[in-house]
Amino acid sequence: MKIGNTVGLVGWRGMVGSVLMDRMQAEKDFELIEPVFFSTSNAGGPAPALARNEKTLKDAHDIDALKKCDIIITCQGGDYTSEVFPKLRAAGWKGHWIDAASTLRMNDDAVIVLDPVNMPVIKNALSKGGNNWVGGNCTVSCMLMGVGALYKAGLVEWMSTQTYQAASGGGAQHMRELLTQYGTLYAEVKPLLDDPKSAILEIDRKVIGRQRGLSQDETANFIVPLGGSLIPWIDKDLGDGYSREEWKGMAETNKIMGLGEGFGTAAIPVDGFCVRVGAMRCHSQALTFKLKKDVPVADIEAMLAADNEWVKVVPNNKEATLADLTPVAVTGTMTIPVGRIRKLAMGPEYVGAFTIGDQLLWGAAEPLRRMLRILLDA
Ligand SMILES: NC(=O)C1=CN([C@@H]2O[C@H](COP(=O)(O)OP(=O)(O)OC[C@H]3O[C@@H](n4cnc5c(N)ncnc54)[C@H](OP(=O)(O)O)[C@@H]3O)[C@@H](O)[C@H]2O)C=CC1
Ligand SMILES: N[C@@H](CC(=O)OP(=O)(O)O)C(=O)O
Repeated sequence: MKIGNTVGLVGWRGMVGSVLMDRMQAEKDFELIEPVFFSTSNAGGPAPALARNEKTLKDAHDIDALKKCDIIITCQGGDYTSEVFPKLRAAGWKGHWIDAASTLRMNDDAVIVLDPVNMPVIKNALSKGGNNWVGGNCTVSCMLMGVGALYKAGLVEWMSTQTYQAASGGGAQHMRELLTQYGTLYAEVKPLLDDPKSAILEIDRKVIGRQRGLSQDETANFIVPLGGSLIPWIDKDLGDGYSREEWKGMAETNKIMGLGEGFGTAAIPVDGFCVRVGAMRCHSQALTFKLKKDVPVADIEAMLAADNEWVKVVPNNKEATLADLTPVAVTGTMTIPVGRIRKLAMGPEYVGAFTIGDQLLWGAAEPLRRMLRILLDA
């Protein structure tokens, strides 16, 4: 039976939601749906200009109003999902729930959606009546958009990933805090920078003094300074030496690929460290693969390049790397560059690569709107 096109939109004015709205407009998704805009803070207020027939914001906690939707897309966050989703299902709602938050991701009845990588997993769940669709962790989604081909080909024995994650992963306030910290540090040494004869170690001493002296207000979001520094811990402390972000690497990669216990197969080990750096909205990753056999670099490059229309293999030289393999080059684009591809000194099965993705696009909004299209086309 065709799925209806009344689509509830929750969290549309947040950072992820705004990127989603932009992409939905760019891809003309609104021409295919009857949107109903919800709010947790302004029910009864005017819906955005994108609204068609329903011009008033509905209360995002009103289960009866939500129940009228065939599909709900939420970028409102995990607390909202935890509160509303169980009530909605308990009230008998059978519609499709598409969610950016991690809350439901590892539930048996939820699929982590990244269709260029796992369309068979999505189609299989859809054919069995699946109706819970959750976007993956941004780092994992961007990584698999780049190198998913190696997993699809069954070539990966294990993978180690070292991440360089942008401030945006924490949310809008984190991005603001990073920039404010940079500004504060600059202001601290501007007179010295303006004087070409000033001593660099004096500048350095003043910067570290200011960083260490940042107030609680100035580090409210990251807890410690990020501007001019880095933080090798993202998300919760699981108490076993892992950060939750690191745990997601293996758990989500395998679930997306349809591998591991839940699918009756052995999971592929994925492990490494997740690090917050002072980038704005692109997550970068240095990857080490142990492949199951020796595959020539040219074959690996060809396999990656042919996998999907967004991946772009960057030649492993300095000029191409500086031009195409930086967060600044990638921000705001759908391109997923994969570069620095070469064999490693450990042996012919060991391959290194470096990949980058805009964590608000492929890392958050894009898999959700593509899932909406899959449902509308079903
Ligand atoms: N940040 C990220 O990189 C990623 C986030 N996610 C998920 O998406 C969720 C939402 O993240 P994110 O978009 O960063 O959250 P935001 O804080 O930007 O937005 C969440 C909600 O906050 C409310 N809000 C309050 N004040 C404002 C304001 N000044 N401007 C805009 N919205 C405001 C809005 O709800 P209302 O309109 O109802 O008032 C909005 O929908 C996360 O909790 C997470 O679960 C997933 C992947 C990546
Ligand atoms: N944890 C990610 C952002 C995020 O929202 O991840 P998740 O969707 O897995 O909670 C980061 O900080 O970069």
